Amino acid sequence: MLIGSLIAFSFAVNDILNVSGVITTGRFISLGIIGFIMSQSFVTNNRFNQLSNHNETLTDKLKEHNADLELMSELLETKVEQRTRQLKLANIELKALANNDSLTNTFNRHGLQQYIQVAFESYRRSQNLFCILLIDYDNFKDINDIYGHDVGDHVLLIGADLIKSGMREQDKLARWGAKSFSFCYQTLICKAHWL
Ligand SMILES: Nc1nc2c(ncn2[C@@H]2O[C@H](COP(=O)(O)OP(=O)(O)OP(=O)(O)O)[C@@H](O)[C@H]2O)c(=O)[nH]1
Repeated sequence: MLIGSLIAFSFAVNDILNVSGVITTGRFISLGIIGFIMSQSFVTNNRFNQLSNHNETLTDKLKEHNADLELMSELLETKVEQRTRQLKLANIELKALANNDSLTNTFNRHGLQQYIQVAFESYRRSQNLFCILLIDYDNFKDINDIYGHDVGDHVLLIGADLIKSGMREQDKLARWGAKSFSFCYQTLICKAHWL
């Protein structure tokens, strides 16, 4: 661009000198202008090519980053899915721990209370009868004291299994206290049968 300007400038000076009669070289201003325009378009073209190359490099980099981001996003989704699955399992375990008695594999008091609530609401809505039975071991301390705690545990387990063997699927059994069971079932006929 500097060269183009210099050419145009020197041709302009030449023409001025020529018009003034100082020199007799002829007039070249139009050639100078053409040279200036050509050098200008050469520079512009060069600059355009540079920008275009730079643009391509940036586009390539952007594509690479996008691919990385997509990969990371997929990994993140997989991780979130895994964690959600683990949390769901942990929740199920926690719920089981909160509602069950591990020794007898029955509900605990909290677990059964939820069913009693449901049975009570069903009674209020449609007079569906339900019954709660409480069974307690007498002198259980003696079993522990005489035969040991393990045998006491076994007696509790056998007691629970015995009651379970006479239950229907909709009946619920819980270890209500240390050595007592509570049994909830719905319908009076069943109650009469059990009593
Ligand atoms: N083996 C075993 N014993 C338990 C468990 N939980 C509580 N016990 C025992 O149960 C006994 C309860 O004693 P008590 O409340 O006097 O009951 P009891 O001896 O049956 O007396 P009564 O109810 O008056 O007939 C205690 O010795 C506790 O240690 C358990 O999970 N396993």
